[in-house]
Amino acid sequence: MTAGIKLAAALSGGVDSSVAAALVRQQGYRVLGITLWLMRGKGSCCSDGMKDAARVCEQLGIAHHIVDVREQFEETIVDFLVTGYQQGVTPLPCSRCNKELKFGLLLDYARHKLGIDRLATGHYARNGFDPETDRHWLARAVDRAKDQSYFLYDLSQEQLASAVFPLGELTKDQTRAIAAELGLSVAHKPESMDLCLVEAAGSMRNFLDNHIDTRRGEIVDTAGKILGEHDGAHHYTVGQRRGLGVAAAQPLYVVAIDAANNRVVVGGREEALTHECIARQVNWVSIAEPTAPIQAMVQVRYRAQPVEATIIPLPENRVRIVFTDAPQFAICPGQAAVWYGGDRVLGGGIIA
Ligand SMILES: Nc1ncnc2c1ncn2[C@@H]1O[C@H](COP(=O)(O)OP(=O)(O)OP(=O)(O)O)[C@@H](O)[C@H]1O
Repeated sequence: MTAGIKLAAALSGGVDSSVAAALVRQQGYRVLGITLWLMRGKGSCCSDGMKDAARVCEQLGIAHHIVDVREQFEETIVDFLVTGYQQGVTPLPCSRCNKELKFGLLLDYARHKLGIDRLATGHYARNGFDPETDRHWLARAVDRAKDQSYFLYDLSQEQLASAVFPLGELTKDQTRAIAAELGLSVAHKPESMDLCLVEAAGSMRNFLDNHIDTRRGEIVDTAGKILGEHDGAHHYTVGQRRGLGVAAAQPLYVVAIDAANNRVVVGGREEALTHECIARQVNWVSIAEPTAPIQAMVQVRYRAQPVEATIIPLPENRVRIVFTDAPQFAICPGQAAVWYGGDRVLGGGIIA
């Protein structure tokens, strides 16, 4: 089935994508490696990453291409992240990077420059085609601790049709064992712990401070009473408890960022609870947009526990999500809500 089919492997220089490339090669695809040059710096995806990726390609005996997308990364990811924080939301850059850069620019490059339209990545997720629904589906990886389906919810049907996820059935331990067995130079490379651009800057705070002028402002309660002063609203995220510097009888959490007034709004835990929210820019994945409400398990952050909800389709590509089991704590505008039926990603959107 796969013999002779040309495929590009997206290589970051990390162990996951290296093993993914090795596996598709074993499966009989004609593989070449592509690395996106995203930014300067020491992050695993940049200069070191490019060298490591080149070395792995040499070991696997496949060609390696580097595509310089630094400008597009700046426009599509860095500006998006900075603008989001300036507007008081917490954006989700990884999902955008998957859609616009990896399954966008990289896949376009493979298609138009190299005549290849399959793309393998080291994401932990599974996909396939269901003739009954006539749709490409996306599902959680077998290794729940590594599952990255949340970050892939925004892929179009066409992008999913091109995607190959060789690690979907493996655990991370099995991936490492394969890397060691094959003697890949990156077998013992440590895991990246954070967003690539945050690693490059040292911390999210440093990254944001490099791009956003710090303006002091007020910390207020939900009734508008001034409780203290903050050192830049972009340093705060909804749900945050530590580092508020406000003395109070009960624990206080950030419940909203009021960017227009440069205020951080804090409240008790119950004030950070939400019974429902709206998601916009919705992408339906494993099922077509339903005409009536559906029940699903929703995840409102990457590491959040999925919870029961009713998803009510609305006009203009939006849905209302009603949490049917219990209200949710610290729903963060800008993050994705992704709803599942069993292991399958039914759809997702950006929390408004
Ligand atoms: N700079 C890049 N160029 C090409 N592909 C990339 C790049 N960065 C990431 N990818 C692809 O996206 C996948 C997921 O990226 P992520 O940053 O989550 O990496 P990861 O899970 O740490 O994997 P790895 O161990 O391969 O770095 C990678 O496995 C790889 O296929």
